[in-house]
Amino acid sequence: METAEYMKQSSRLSNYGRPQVAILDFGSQYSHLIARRVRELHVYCELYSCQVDAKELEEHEIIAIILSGGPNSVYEEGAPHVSQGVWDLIQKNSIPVLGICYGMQEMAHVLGGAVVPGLKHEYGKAIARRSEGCNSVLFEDMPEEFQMWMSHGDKLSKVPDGFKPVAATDNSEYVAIENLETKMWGLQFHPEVTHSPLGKVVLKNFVVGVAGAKQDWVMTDYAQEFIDRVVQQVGPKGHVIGAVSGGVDSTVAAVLMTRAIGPRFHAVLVDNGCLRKDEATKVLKRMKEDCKVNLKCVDASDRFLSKLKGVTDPEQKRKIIGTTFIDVFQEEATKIEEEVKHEGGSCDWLLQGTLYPDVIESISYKGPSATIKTHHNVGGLPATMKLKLIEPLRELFKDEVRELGMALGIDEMSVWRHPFPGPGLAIRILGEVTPERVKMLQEADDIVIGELWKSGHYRKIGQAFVVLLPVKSVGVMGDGRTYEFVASVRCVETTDYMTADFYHLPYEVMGTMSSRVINEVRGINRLCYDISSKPPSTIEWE
Ligand SMILES: Nc1ncnc2c1ncn2[C@@H]1O[C@H](COP(=O)(O)OP(=O)(O)OP(=O)(O)O)[C@@H](O)[C@H]1O
Ligand SMILES: O=c1[nH]c(=O)c2[nH+]cn([C@@H]3O[C@H](COP(=O)(O)O)[C@@H](O)[C@H]3O)c2[nH]1
Ligand SMILES: NC(=O)CC[C@H](N)C(=O)O
Ligand SMILES: [Mg+2]
Repeated sequence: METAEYMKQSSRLSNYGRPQVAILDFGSQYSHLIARRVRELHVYCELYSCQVDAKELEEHEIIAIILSGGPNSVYEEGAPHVSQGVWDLIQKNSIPVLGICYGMQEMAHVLGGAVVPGLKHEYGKAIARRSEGCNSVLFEDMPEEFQMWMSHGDKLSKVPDGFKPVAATDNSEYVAIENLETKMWGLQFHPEVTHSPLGKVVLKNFVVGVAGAKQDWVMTDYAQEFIDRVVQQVGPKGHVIGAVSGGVDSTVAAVLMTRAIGPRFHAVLVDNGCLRKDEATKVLKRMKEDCKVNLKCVDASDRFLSKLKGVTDPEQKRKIIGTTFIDVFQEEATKIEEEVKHEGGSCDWLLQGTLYPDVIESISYKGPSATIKTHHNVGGLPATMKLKLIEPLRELFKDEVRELGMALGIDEMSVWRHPFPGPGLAIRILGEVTPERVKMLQEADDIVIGELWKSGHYRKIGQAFVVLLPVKSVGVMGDGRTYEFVASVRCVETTDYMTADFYHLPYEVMGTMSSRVINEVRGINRLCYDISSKPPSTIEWE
């Protein structure tokens, strides 16, 4: 599905009547972090494409705008720019603006300053010095010198009229600029990253100090706003089908939906033949007993596995799985419709537990960022899909969803489960997916996860799994030669799944895993441990 179509289809949680900070995304890797930092201040904010229409912004009470960084250079042909309509809106409503890196360069470019390629690129830590006698509101409660994190190659060579520099580094004269009259500020550094220790203070000074935001937004507001809105959106006779895997995201989404429309919500777990060992049975039980969600399991394993036959390309696997998932949901929705037709009911909506990282990595969402892999529930959706999407968590990160899950009183087992991707073991079996390989991987995965629980490491790890490689190696068992598959264990530490490092699992635990997998799983005779971080690798292998 094309980005524009997905955006039209997917209904996100949008605040109604609540003042908000709008972040216009130029495709920086850190745009989401700006959003998080603002939410951590208990201020509501939303991300928009940098090319958002003024009309869309006008539907909300925008109290401040932040322009993110981005990979382009403002002076290049084809570089993204804020529309004239938005600049007019800013002027008309006197909205305070903060430009960060590319965002500041964009302000300078448009408002009569100049941006040029710098002779020296600055990546990493830098010491910013406030200009002499500077008492900029942005730097209130800040020392004269402070460490900030930089990532840029271009720089301002001239500030626009009406602006004055308020901080510099040894390399850049214009590291922070200010125009009090038009309420505009620009920063060459990134206050949103943790390597800018006082960045939070700068953002607070802008959002609370300058824009006057009230710090009264909390995560549970998300829940109530969603419930109120969805009741209206779906109407009194509408039914919703839910894609529910039992993972934390879809569990939280399903609990919200159940609270909103009760029995008109129909949760469906699809067994795609690539689930973990006994997964479907365990999830059905947990959802019914602990979460009070009415869940049905549809066994479509033969259908998925036959479509995956002979397919080895990771992106193709993801797309096949995405499309087949939707076919199944579409068929189930038709069945529901048949049942509720007599009372004037219909089933036009599909609930998914999509998160922000699924979206950002799949398609160029709010800004011009690169596609890393097609998440089955976003870029893998077919263009012919008739169901409209409801995705309450689309603006959130995993740790925020967990916070929301805890606030909703969902049990700890569901909230702290490691994520399991929708395409499941299909993207952990490199090369062709066959029923025999699925079985082999299910057994190995069960042993490894079991050992992590036993040794007390499960909760300290962000995600753990086994990957089956399409490579065979020679071994010796008993007195005979074996020639069997190689598998690799992957355990990562991460909070938001956007970056990750390999987990330092003690050798003894690795040793137990290795001897159990090799002895107990027929077909695997070698086990490795993956020591890559993300970036430059990703968490899943495909
Ligand atoms: N087997 C499945 N049956 C039904 N829906 C699924 C299945 N697998 C994934 N989905 C849908 O795809 C969405 C994205 O999957 P994803 O794995 O990212 O989230 P999750 O399963 O809810 O949580 P987690 O990331 O913790 O596993 C889910 O929220 C759910 O809506
Ligand atoms: O539901 C999902 N559908 C997908 O297509 C998909 N691909 C990756 N993931 C999960 O996303 C997180 C980041 O994974 P990567 O570092 O491999 O991109 C990790 O938690 C992955 O398990 C997916 N989840
Ligand atoms: N991080 C950024 O926003 C970089 C902006 C621009 N591409 C530069 O190199 O200066
Ligand atoms: Mg999952």
